[in-house]
Amino acid sequence: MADNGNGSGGAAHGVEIELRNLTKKYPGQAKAAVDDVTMTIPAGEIVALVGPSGCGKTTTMKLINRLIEPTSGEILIGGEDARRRPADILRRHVGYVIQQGGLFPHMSIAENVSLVPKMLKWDKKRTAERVDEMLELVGLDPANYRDRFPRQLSGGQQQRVGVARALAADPPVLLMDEPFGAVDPITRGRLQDELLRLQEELHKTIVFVTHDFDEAVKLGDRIAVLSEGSHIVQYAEPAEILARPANDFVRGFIGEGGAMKLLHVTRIADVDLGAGVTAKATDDAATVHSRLAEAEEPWAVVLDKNSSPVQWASIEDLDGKTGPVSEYGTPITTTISGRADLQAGLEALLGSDTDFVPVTRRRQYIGLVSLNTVQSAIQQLREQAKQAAPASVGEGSA
Ligand SMILES: Nc1ncnc2c1ncn2[C@@H]1O[C@H](COP(=O)(O)OP(=O)(O)OP(=O)(O)O)[C@@H](O)[C@H]1O
Repeated sequence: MADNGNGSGGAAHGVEIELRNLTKKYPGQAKAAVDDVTMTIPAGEIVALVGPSGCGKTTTMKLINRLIEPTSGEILIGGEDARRRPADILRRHVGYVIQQGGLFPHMSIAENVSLVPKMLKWDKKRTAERVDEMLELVGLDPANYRDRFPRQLSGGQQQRVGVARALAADPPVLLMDEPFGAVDPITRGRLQDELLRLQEELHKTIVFVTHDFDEAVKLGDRIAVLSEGSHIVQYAEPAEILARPANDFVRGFIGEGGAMKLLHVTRIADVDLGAGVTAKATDDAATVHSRLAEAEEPWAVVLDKNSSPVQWASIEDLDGKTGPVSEYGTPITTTISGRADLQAGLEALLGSDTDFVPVTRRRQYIGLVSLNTVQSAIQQLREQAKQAAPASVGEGSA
């Protein structure tokens, strides 16, 4: 397992987590809270666990963290048996964030963030530097916040401190149990964006429990939909679950507007875009006209010398004309980045007075998006999901 001392250089990247036939039966309970669960959480990914209240999500997290011991089964973290590691070493490798940050109210922010470093007996200077570094990482000015107490912070700020605390010892694994459940929707959206930004930098393995399917879609590289006993009903990438829910139980979680959510998880650059007819600004109008006629296309996209789309030139406008095509073009007012999702593409189309919107990558033209593009992309996603379906269901524990 990666064992990076303080993480002040490169942060420790995530490691794989493997649950093998994991079972937890609480004393006096007839049913197991976690019942023979087998799943692999790939290194460096965010896996969202969603499922109804009481289905065993928190118990699963506490098992990974060894806050509770399994009745049977194994947990491997970075290929090593978690049970064979002393609890304090494990704690250093697994950060834990709970609702409202789970901060100790009588401790200052700095004391809260330094809990694990202190447990690991870091010296004062290193600990203080790490606290400031972590507060900065989560967007809180250390000078302003380190000596405050949790009650003097907003819910969202407390949540950030919770993340800072979990990351203090640079663990490869982060467990987040409904961390954003108690904040308002706007703050929640912001915290989600920040987590994604952090993850781009840190590449931790993150297990994220949520009740909110939309949150799971936004954050999860994969989603595990769980039923009672933490049984895995479906475990797949968000697009696959949305395109092809395994059964009505999963459909119930997706809720209304599954197709719209599907648009949300698909990047425009990843679908088949129309190529369109393109022309250089200096191309001759008559030549472009004949290319349009041959391709049976009504419009050409005129590109500048950097290959950025700048004008539309219609077949009618070019009829009988000569000279540079740019003299007959009308400015392109709407373009969209290939990094945007299909929903943004659809919105751009609806707001545009053309039936096509040029798509760019680093400002350069890569194709056209149209209503047809969106429709066939959805069809294609459905087809792909159909082919991949058998692999998406829980590994032997569904
Ligand atoms: N300490 C305990 N002793 C006995 N039973 C428990 C204990 N903790 C949890 N349970 C039971 O185990 C089951 C799973 O609980 P768990 O908290 O893991 O569910 P959850 O999916 O996290 O629920 P929620 O979404 O409501 O937080 C529930 O039936 C719960 O009542």
